[in-house]
Amino acid sequence: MLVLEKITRRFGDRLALDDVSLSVPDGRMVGFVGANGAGKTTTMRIALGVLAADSGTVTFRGRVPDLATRRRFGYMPEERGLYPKGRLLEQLVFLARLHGVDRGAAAKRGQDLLSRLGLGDRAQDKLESLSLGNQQRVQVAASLVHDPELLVLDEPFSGLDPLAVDAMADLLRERVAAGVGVLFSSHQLDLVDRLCDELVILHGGRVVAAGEPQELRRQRGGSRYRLVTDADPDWLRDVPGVRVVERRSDGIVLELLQGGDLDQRVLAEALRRGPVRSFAPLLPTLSELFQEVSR
Ligand SMILES: Nc1ncnc2c1ncn2[C@@H]1O[C@H](COP(=O)(O)OP(=O)(O)OP(=O)(O)O)[C@@H](O)[C@H]1O
Repeated sequence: MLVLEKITRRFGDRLALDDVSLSVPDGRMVGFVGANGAGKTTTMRIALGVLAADSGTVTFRGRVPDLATRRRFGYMPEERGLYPKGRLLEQLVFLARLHGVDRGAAAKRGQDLLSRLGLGDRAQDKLESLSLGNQQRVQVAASLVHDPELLVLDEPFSGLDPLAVDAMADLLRERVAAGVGVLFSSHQLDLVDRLCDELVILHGGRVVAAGEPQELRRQRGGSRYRLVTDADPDWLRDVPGVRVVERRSDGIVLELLQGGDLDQRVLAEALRRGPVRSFAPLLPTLSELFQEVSR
């Protein structure tokens, strides 16, 4: 497990990170979200030891990571790191060698990764001859080529088409199943929602929400319900304690302004008036949750 505890970092007068604590357990995929400038990249750089914190600690499996441990991390930096004029496989082999992998294993793994990402026949091409999305795939391959024990990926999915997203997600899920912890940042909230086991939301350099997405939603949901009925739902407007939020093509959204058994009473009345196809609490989407905690 990677653990960041009470990390603070200033750039001049600007407090970029304010008491940030988060953890990335082995075998878990942790999504890292926050508005532009929230501090995600700074946090990742500190986690990797590329940047120093002003205060706070970083540990991996209970210890402050030394150079040898950090060589077993995989990092995809925001500024990307590959050489535009270098050939794909050559660069991957070079990077793996830097991390202590022998040449034969590096070549095999590099070729495998390129194939998995749909670039198997481009291994001898120069990076700059690829489209931006394909260059992005190679950047991810570069972070994986030495079979790291921890992955820290700064926006690995940006600019990828849906097929590449799926290929990448499969690849990462495989690593997670093998026990690797993954921390990845993204602005694509639907994707984060689909992929992550845990979520950390950063706002203005502070962690404003952390946990399993479903659990976070449940905590903040509560009073909204969606009713799907064949009957005319106009009667709901006159029920005390019920506010009709909106009528959507997939049902009517209600807010129950009182607790107790109001939900049961609404359901009973709805059933009395006609067939009810569905009646269930409506949890906020990740995007709604994000907006709520980022205000
Ligand atoms: N080297 C630096 N010098 C000065 N300020 C910096 C430096 N690096 C980051 N900052 C500031 O720290 C804050 C956090 O930036 P950071 O890049 O970590 O945010 P981010 O969440 O990754 O944003 P984005 O989603 O736009 O990539 C910002 O206000 C940024 O301007």
